[in-house]
Amino acid sequence: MTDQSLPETRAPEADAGAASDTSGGAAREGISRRRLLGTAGATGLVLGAAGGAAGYAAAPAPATPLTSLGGSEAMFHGKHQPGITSPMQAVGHLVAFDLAAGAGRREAAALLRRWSETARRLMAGEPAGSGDTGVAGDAGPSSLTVTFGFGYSFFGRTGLEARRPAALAPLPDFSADRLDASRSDGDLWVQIGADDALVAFHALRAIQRDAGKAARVRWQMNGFNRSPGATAHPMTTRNLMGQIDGTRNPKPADTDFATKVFVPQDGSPAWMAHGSYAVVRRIRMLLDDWEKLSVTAQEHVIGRRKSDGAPLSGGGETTPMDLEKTDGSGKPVVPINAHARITRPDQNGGAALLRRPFSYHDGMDADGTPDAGLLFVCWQADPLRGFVPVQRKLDRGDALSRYIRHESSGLFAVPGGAAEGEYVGQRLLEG
Ligand SMILES: C=CC1=C(C)c2cc3[nH]c(cc4nc(cc5[nH]c(cc1n2)c(C)c5CCC(=O)O)C(CCC(=O)O)=C4C)c(C)c3C=C
Ligand SMILES: [Fe+2]
Repeated sequence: MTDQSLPETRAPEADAGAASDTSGGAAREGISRRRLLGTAGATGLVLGAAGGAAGYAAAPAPATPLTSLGGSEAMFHGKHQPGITSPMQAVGHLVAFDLAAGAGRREAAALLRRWSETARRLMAGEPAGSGDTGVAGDAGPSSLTVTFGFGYSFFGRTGLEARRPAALAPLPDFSADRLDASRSDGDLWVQIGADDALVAFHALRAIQRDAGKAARVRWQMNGFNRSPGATAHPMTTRNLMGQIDGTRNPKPADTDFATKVFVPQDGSPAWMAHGSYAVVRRIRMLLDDWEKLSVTAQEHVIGRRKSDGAPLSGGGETTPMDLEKTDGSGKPVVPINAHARITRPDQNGGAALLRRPFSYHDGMDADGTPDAGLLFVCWQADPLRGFVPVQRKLDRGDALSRYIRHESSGLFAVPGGAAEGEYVGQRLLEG
């Protein structure tokens, strides 16, 4: 397999010289520029569309006119699957499937082959195939990514227990968990992200239709992020509590980024080389309680300023947090149980993870409380060196825990990217 970690950027002639992408990360993340489809295509509008909701996985890119959104294309083939280091998109669908009764390894292999071909086509802005619904007919690829993962139960269903990664062992129970089993886990997991809602829905529907009789939807969650170009300048996105969220994510340019996020080439099991593990948690925000707090109180819960995300010890968003700094009475200015203090790798034996969430809002409960929060998705080379130690710490005494509730959970092995002509998971299913 050739190293496809640096896919060629597709820059149409009309865009040459116009793409003022200062991120330097677009090609690295597998994002290319693509001529806009339809009437907007010829005017050189495709400028830095990879900016996405900057602040999580990608370096900021220049602010872009919304009209360029459709032209941005992420690469399906590559060393890693798309949707991990790709810039966060405006719309997301997370879906878990269970294999149907009687479906085993053969049916699963055929399904992954179908899904991979559909994902490849749609990410390139092509129709899904002969039965295309036409929903995204006039849109460009809009940074669509489709990412596939395997849950613990998949291996039992397909007789592949011997190949189940040790890292996929069920997550431990946490005392604050209030998990709904029907919205947790699953044999297969698909993450869809796009900067256009119709493009994302179109992909979701194609993936559901491809499942045919082989698998059925176990649960589905729909999320969103800020749309690229919505702010005057690229900035880290905000969550539904209003906080700037994503500042201290590992950056692809960090020397140890790959070690933290991806299974190494010679990692175990071999079929997971260049893959990653996704922890998915539906975390409800108790917004009625949160919004009653003063801004100062909210800032003490997190340990950072609400306006600009700067640490309470001073400076700007990216200024290192001074954990030792005290106020006049000798109290730490960043409270001991502040969320951004206790989640730091240096407070957790080096544990690190790449957060790439979507916000969600599923309406109101009967009692009038909003069902809204974070579809927390984090990526790591090993959950025991990422999510688990950090969540253990949070479970013991995070100031934020009074204002959130973990309602569902999943852990998925996401294999490396498919080479040209391969499908995702082929090395597991045919190796
Ligand atoms: C187990 C891991 C984590 C969960 C669950 C989690 C939930 C959660 N976080 C916020 C808001 C913020 N988190 C911030 C930082 C931060 N959070 C985690 C981990 C989990 N968060 C880490 C590893 C970090 C970075 C720590 C560091 O390296 O310094 C911040 C501060 C800004 C930032 O760095 O992103 C905010 C804000 C919410 C609302 C939430 C659940 C709903
Ligand atoms: Fe956090």
